[in-house]
Amino acid sequence: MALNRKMHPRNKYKTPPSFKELALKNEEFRQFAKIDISGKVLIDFKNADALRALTRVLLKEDWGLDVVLPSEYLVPTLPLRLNYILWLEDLVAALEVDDSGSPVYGIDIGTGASCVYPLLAAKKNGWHMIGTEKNEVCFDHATQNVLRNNLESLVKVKKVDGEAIIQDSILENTFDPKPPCFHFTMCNPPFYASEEDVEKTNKSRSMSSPRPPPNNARTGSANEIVVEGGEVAFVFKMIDDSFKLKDNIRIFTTMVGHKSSVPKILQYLKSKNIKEVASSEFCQGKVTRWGLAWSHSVHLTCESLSTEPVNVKQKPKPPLLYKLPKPKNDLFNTFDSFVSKVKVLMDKLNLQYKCVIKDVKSVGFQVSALSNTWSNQRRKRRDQLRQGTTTDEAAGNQGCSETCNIKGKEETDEPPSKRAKKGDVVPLAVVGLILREEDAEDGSTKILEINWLQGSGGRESSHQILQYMKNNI
Ligand SMILES: C[S@@+](CC[C@H](N)C(=O)[O-])C[C@H]1O[C@@H](n2cnc3c(N)ncnc32)[C@H](O)[C@@H]1O
Repeated sequence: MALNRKMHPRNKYKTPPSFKELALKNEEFRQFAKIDISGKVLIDFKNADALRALTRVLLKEDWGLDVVLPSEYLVPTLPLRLNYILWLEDLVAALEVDDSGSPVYGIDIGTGASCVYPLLAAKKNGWHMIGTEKNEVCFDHATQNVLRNNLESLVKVKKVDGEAIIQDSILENTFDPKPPCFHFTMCNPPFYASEEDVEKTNKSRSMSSPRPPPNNARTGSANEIVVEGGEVAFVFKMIDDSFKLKDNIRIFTTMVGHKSSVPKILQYLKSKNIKEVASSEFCQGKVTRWGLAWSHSVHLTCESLSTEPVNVKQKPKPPLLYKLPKPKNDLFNTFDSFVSKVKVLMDKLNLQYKCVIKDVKSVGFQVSALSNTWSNQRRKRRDQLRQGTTTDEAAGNQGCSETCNIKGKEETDEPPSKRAKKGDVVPLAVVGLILREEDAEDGSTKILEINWLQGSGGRESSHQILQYMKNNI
C-alpha cells in the first residue's frame, strides 16, 4: 500500500492492522480470514461480507464501538473515515476564535446507516455531533447504532426531508445547553449521477484507465451512492445552502469522490465570491478522495499540515524524508529527546515554529524562516568566534514559545502566513515539519519529514533545511 505513506500523519492505519491478531480476537472476523502459503492471514476484499466484518472488528477493537452494518448498505472503510476526521481536527485547531475549552460541535450530512462519522468523532474526540439522514431505513439503523453505544448525549440523528441539504431546522432542539455555534459540517455525498454511472466508472477503472481497478467489493445501495446530478450538483446545493447558515456554522466541508469534480467545485466557490477555501487529499491504499472546506465567517489559514491546496493538474510533490540511520537513531532514548534535539536546531536557525499536531509518536510543526540562516554555518561560526559570540548566543533562543495544545487556542505569535499577508515580512520558507517514530523490526525508527508549503525561497530552501538537520542531528 504505497499510498499509506501519504495518509494523514496521525492516521493509525498508516500501519496496516494485523489480520492475524484480529482473527485471533474476533470470531466474526475469523470466519473470513484465510491463511496463504507463507502463513500470512488475509481476507478477500472483493467479498462485501468480509469487508463488513473487517470494519466491524476495527471499530470494536480500536474504538470500542459496536456498530451494526446492515447488508445491502454502505460499508465504511475506516482509514478514509479517519483521514477526514483528522483533517477536521486540524481545521478546528487552526480556527482563530476565542472559545478554547468549549466543546466542539459538528454536523454530518447524510450520516448513513452506520452513523460512522458521528460515532467516531464522539468516541475519539468527545465532539458533539448531529447526523442528518434522508433515507428512512438508514435513519433507523443510525439511531440504533447510537443507542447501542450509549452515545445519545453526544450524537443526535435527525431525519430530514425536502430539497435543502443543510437546513436550519437541524440546528434546533439538539444539545443542552444550546451550542453558541457549530464548528463544522462534513459530508460524504452520493458520488454518482445514475446507476449507469456507477457501472461505467467500474468498467473504465478495470479496462483502459491508468488507475487500477478498486481492490474492494463495491458496497452501498443506490439511494446512498446515487443522486441527481451526482456529487457536483449535491455540493453546489450545499454551497448555496451554506449562505443561510453562515452565522451559525463556521466551516463547511465535504468529501469529493471524483478528481474531476474538484476544479468544478472550486470554480463554483469562486463564482459565489467565497474566498476562504481549503482543501486536502485523503489517501488510503489505492483510493484517493478529496476534502474541500469553505467559510463565510472565519479565516481558513490552511496552515494545518494536511490542508495543502489540491493542485489538480500537477501531482503533489512527495515530502522530503530523513529516516535516521541506526547509529543516529540510537542516540535518542525516547521520542521526546528526538523532538527536543530538533527544537534546539530550529532555535539555532532562528526558525519560528508552532506545533499544529501532536500525538504520542508524531508531532508536526509549522515552521517559518524569515531569512537563510542555514547556509555557510561554518563560516558564520568562525566569524562569531572571532567576534567573541557563539551561534547559540547569537541565535539568542528567539523565544519560540511554541505550545502544543491541539484543541486550545495557540498562545504563540501569529501564523507566518498571516504575517506575510499584512505585508511586513515575507517568509523565505514556510514548511510543515513532522517528526515521527515508527515501529521497525529492530526497534523503532525516528523519521523527520519536511513538506514545502510556501515562501519566496522556493522549494529548494526546504531541501537545504533538511540537509542542515541531517548534518546536525
Ligand atoms: C455516500 S452515503 C454516506 C454515508 C456515511 N456518511 C459514510 O460516509 O459512510 C450518503 C448518505 O447521504 C444520504 N443522503 C442523500 N441525500 C441527503 C440529504 N439531502 N440529506 C441528508 N442525507 C442525505 C443517503 O441516504 C446516504 O445515506
